[in-house]
Amino acid sequence: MTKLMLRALAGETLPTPPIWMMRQAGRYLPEYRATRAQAGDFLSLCYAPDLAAEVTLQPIRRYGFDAAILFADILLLPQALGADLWFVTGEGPRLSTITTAQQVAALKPADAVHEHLAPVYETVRILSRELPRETTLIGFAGAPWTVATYMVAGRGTPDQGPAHAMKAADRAAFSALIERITEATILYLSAQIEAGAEVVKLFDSWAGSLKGQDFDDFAITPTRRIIAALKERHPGIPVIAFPREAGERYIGFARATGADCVALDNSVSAEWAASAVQSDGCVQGNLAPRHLVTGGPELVAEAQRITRALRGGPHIFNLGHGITPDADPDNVTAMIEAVRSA
Ligand SMILES: Cc1c2[nH]c(c1CCC(=O)O)Cc1[nH]c(c(CCC(=O)O)c1C)Cc1[nH]c(c(CCC(=O)O)c1C)Cc1[nH]c(c(C)c1CCC(=O)O)C2
Repeated sequence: MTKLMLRALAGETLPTPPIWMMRQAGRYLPEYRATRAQAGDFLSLCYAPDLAAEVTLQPIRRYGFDAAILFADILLLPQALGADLWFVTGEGPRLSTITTAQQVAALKPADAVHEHLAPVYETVRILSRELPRETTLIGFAGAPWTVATYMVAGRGTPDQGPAHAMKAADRAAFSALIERITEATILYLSAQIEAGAEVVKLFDSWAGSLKGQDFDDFAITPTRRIIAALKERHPGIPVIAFPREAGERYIGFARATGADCVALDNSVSAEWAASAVQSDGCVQGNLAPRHLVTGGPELVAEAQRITRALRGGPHIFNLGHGITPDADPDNVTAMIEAVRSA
């Protein structure tokens, strides 16, 4: 029997949607915090295949989600391209910055990333052996625009100002950076698929700050190129695209990029998406993560409203963004029960 997650991605309308959560392996789980302490720090955890596989499996054991997402980070790819990367506790990622054409040219070639990322492929191989047979394994990467925003600024930024500034100052150099990330992402995701990933997801967390032609050039075009290359190499591999906060630009995004599923953030309503986005195929989403902190009847009502709104077409139940460290693990159980009894 085909896995529930793969059936939804193939466009099937199901009585109960498959369920998983962005950042389901994370700090809200005591068992994650214990394994992370064992690894020493976050990056060491990402590069220790047995421990990364262990934290990927933890939410599957606890909740029986329909999908497991590889434990890694979108910023491992810039590191593989030669950027320095470290995490500052309580603040987030830091990278060496890239702002000039010369610095873009000095990055490693795309095909050099495999050596650095080999432990990630090993995590995928372990998972494809150890996951329950009904659980789908998702591989992932950042979409080029979002990865570029971190590489240019050297950190997360509220408005992606440094990337916009480089794009305005030297569009050719910025495009070359996007190009290098695009090529490397094709190779990275392709290797994840060869190691056993059954679906891949592209996280474009900052797509919402691209407007007009920039959205076409830097959100749609690189995503379309990556998807076309992956489908040529691995016919039938399903791809989920997450152009977070794309708003009206969610309309037609699947058709424009070739994505099999579009992940919705929680700034759009499920009712709107049912007619505007789901008419093109599978959608994923979109409970606001704060409900897993606050819980109670509002959590149940929201989870059921979303499930019912998207019941008329292919749907994967998920959050609109990652679960936060202050979430209560018991609220996740309540969410799953609410979706399955909607
Ligand atoms: C922008 C981005 C990053 N990483 C990611 C994105 C795109 C999605 C999004 O918008 O959140 C994607 C990501 N990061 C992580 C995963 C693993 C799989 C999963 O979803 O469970 C995935 C898919 C682990 C992680 N990545 C990170 C953690 C927390 C690290 C820790 O344990 O201290 C985890 C579990 C760290 C991280 N990694 C990143 C930031 C900005 C931070 C710091 C913020 C934070 O601490 O939450 C970059």
